[in-house]
This record gives sequence, C-alpha cells and structure tokens, in this order.
Amino acid sequence: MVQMLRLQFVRVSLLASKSSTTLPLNLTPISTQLPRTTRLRSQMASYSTSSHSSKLLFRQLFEKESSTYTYLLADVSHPIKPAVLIDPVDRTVDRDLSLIHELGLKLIYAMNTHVHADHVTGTGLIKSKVPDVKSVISKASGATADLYVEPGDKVSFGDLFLEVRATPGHTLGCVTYVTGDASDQPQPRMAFTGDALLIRGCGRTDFQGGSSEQLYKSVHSQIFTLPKDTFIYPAHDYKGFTVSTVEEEMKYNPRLTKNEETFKNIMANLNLSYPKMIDVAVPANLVCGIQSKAI
Ligand SMILES: N[C@@H](CCC(=O)N[C@@H](CSS)C(=O)NCC(=O)O)C(=O)O
Repeated sequence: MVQMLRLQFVRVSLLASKSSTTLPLNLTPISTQLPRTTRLRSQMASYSTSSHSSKLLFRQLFEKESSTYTYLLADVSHPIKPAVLIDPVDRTVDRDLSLIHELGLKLIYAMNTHVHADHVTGTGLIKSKVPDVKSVISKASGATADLYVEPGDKVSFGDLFLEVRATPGHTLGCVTYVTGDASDQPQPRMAFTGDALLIRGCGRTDFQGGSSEQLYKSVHSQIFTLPKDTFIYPAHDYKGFTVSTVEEEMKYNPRLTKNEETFKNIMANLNLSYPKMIDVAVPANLVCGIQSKAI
C-alpha cells in the first residue's frame, strides 16, 4: 500500500514538472474543489515574511516550548488552494488547522524534514483530524509515513513544488525541501533546512546517526550551492531569528564558515544536554507521532 502511494506521488510530481499549466494534484476528489479566487485577504496572527510569488501563500508559525518553526505553503492560484505543512508540532496542530481552514486552503501533505528528538510531530494528529492528508518523510529516516521521498523527488502542490535534497548529519534521514528552480516558482528560492542548517548555527550531531563530517558535507554541497539569495528557513531558532540567506550563512555562520576539522572539533565540544523529550519524541515520531500503534 505504501509502495502504491509512493508511485502515485512520484507520478504526480513528474506531471507537475512537465508543464506549469498542468494541474498536477489528483489526490483530491473533484467534489471538494472550491471556487477559484486569486486575491488573498490580509492575514492574522502568524509569523510571516514578504510574499515570494503571486501564487505562493507562505506563513512561518512558531511553537514556543520547543522553539520549532512550522511552515505553511499553499498555491493560492489553484482552484482548491492546495497546501503543505512542513514540520508541524502536536501542540500547535489546532492552531495550524484553524488557520488553514480560515484561509480556505486544502491541506494535502504534512511533511517532516526528519525524525525530531525534541518534540512530537503533529503529523499523526493532523491525519486523525483530516484523514485525506498524507504524511511525508524521507525513506532514509526509517519512519513510517504514507509517502517516502528521496533526493531529487519533487513534492507538488498545485503548480508549485518542493525539491528534495538529502542533508544528513544531524540525523541519517534529514532532508531539506527547496522551492522549485523554474521561472514560475517563487523567487528568491526558499530552503526549509530542518535542523541541518540553523541561523548562525546547525543541528547537533551526537545522536540518531548524527555525524559532523556528514553534516559539513551536506551543508556545503546541498545548501551552500543554492543561489546566494535563497532564503534559509530552519526548523528551530533559540535566539529570535526568523530567516537568513545562503549568502549570510556562508559569511557569518560561526560553525560552517570554518574548515571541516575545526567544524568537527566544535561539534564534538558542544556539551549540550539531551533534549528533554527525546525518549518520548523519537519513538513517537518514528510512527508519525502516533505512539500507540504503527500506521
Ligand atoms: N533544550 C532543548 C533541545 C535543544 C537542542 O538540542 N536542539 C537541537 C535541535 S532539536 S533535536 C540542536 O541541534 N541544537 C543545536 C544547538 O547548537 O543548539 C530541549 O531540551 O528540547
């Protein structure tokens, strides 16, 4: 079943990449489609930065106990306004779903950048409240989900898409989702880096298959090679930052501007205590956030 869904998912993505006029989303029954609207109302309570394209609705949402960012992206030029959530948190699912409802969006994917160790993903809860939603995570994560992504896959929502880049190092299965590289996609591009690259920092590498050597290579080969003006949107910030760019992090990141040996030394000496929720969060997130049964 999971295999079947994966095939459907890739086929949908391929369709979307061939033509910007194709409406690639075939996971939604016609009966649920809404009238086309092209204008957005001004929005309420959510973190937000400027609009990146006339099609894209983008919101940066914050969960304060784990300092996690969840990202909402939608194609508002599409009749059903298909939306995705990246790294939802269980505690803020109701807030996120009511925002989605209020904006008239149709949530199709709840995606994770990796198996989080500090909070329980909202994915399972979202699926229990909105059964059409498909959970998405990398195949390399080892977690259960409806759809597994691999490097190079495209995750389409309406005419927009996210490209999947493998960025292991914080965990084995970490991926970065990057908005598409095409003239009809948001400009500048946006990279949702999870815990691989944080603003002026990076994810720790001391558990869940972490490796400082791998993280250094991932960031330099998969993120720092993106256009300099690409926005960096991480899964966490502990200092109040909201967004950065590839250029800024290449210049000012106190860890990743160093050579690999120095970086490995820095990472080996972080002396961070384990996340408080690690023993609950990791097992739960391996099954989509639902702890009692595998999906
Ligand atoms: N104190 C928090 C955990 C903080 C932490 O370890 N954050 C992780 C990302 S979540 S696993 C991290 O990689 N931090 C890097 C850094 O340099 O801070 C808690 O108890 O939950």
